[in-house]
Amino acid sequence: MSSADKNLSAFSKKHLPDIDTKVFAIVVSEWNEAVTGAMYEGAYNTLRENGVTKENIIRKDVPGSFELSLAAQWMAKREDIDAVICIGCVIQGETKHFDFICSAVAHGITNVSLKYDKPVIFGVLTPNNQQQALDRAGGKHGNKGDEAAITAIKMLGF
Ligand SMILES: Nc1c(NC[C@H](O)[C@H](O)[C@H](O)CO)[nH]c(=O)[nH]c1=O
Ligand SMILES: CC(=O)[C@@H](O)COP(=O)(O)O
Repeated sequence: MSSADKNLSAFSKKHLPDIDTKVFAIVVSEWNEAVTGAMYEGAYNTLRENGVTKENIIRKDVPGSFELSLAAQWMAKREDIDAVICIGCVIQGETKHFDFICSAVAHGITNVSLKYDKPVIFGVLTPNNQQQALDRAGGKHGNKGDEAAITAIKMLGF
């Protein structure tokens, strides 16, 4: 099912775990800041609405999505952090650079999650154009930032 078929920010709050004491890192790419900033707001607000305190949400910024993996590792290795949410937006350009970044960050984030045995969430948009990105960062297809935060919460209740 594609995002076009469903607002993926519509989720059930049933059976969410108690996360009042959990600490979340949110790592945000500066590329396409209009998009990643909206996604961050979605993730932050979703965590707060579900009981996470301001003090337990740690934001770190990186230059681009390619740097998300290393930053996620720096945060995941911290014993005081329970989950990491990675926020990025890689927009297709004229060359294959898009493919290399998307592949590297997807594999990198997965490896960090498995290495440190904790949720590291892939909140990275990989659209063909700016409009598709905006549609998924608070537009008609919801906010992937919300979705990433709920995913982190659900994984902590696994
Ligand atoms: N074109 C996009 C980039 N490019 C930058 C890379 O992520 C990386 O910072 C650079 O290759 C140096 O290592 N990053 C995005 O997040 N989104 C893009 O559309
Ligand atoms: C995904 C990218 O790095 C992209 O912005 C680069 O654009 P281009 O492939 O046209 O150089």
